[in-house]
Amino acid sequence: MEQPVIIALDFPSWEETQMFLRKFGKKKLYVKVGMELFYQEGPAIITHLKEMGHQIFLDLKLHDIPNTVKSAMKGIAKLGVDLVNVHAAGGTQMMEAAIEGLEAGMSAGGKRTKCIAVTQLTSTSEKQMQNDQLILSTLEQSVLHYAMLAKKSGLDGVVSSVQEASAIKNYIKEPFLIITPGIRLENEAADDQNRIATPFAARKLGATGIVVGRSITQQTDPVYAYEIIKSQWELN
Ligand SMILES: O=c1ccn([C@@H]2O[C@H](COP(=O)(O)O)[C@@H](O)[C@H]2O)c(=O)[nH]1
Repeated sequence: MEQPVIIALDFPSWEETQMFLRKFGKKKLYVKVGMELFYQEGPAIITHLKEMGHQIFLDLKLHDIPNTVKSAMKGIAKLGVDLVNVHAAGGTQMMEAAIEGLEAGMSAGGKRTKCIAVTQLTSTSEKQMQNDQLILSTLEQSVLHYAMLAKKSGLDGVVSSVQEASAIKNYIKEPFLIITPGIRLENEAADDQNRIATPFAARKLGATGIVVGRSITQQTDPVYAYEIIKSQWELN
């Protein structure tokens, strides 16, 4: 999938995940496995999802010393997922180590798992960033700085909100993934997200993929919700 709608499988177990996925029949999806599901089910969840033919973003947001991240990524590479991530705040050495680990763990003749960096979480507002992280720039400047560090470190793209997507696109210019969570339809509750946008705005402003959780998973008809979101995303 070139410009995917990635469904965040934020469920506590494989049973609940299966119940959700069954609603989609044989449809091949791009799904995201985050901390909640992975910490309960472990690598077996990836095997199940791969057997079903889904593409997978393993969203574990690694952030540790370079050696630890390199070793962890070497193991993750063997899972055969399509996309993984780190926190850009871990720094350039850590991001370079992530790529080294993915290269070391890839199978002979295979291709390296794509890796993107979380810039500023979509739950963070500019004020929170300035107060909690003592970053005194604007939120956009911080995101652009992290995006440039990710590019320099050899990463394939970033996670940001839609609000920074066009600035990243103009700043980096070369092909670079801009994956944006914080997606909501008009009039939907933001929940714990601070920087939200519609699928339509995301595509228009330069996102290359969107991550959608509750706006699909918590709906009475998730398949219908997915189709509505996908059609908005594909409108531009
Ligand atoms: O900055 C970030 C990075 C990751 N996420 C993840 O995306 C989904 C969003 O879920 P919603 O229910 O659509 O809000 C969730 O799994 C987060 O862990 C993010 O929201 N923001």
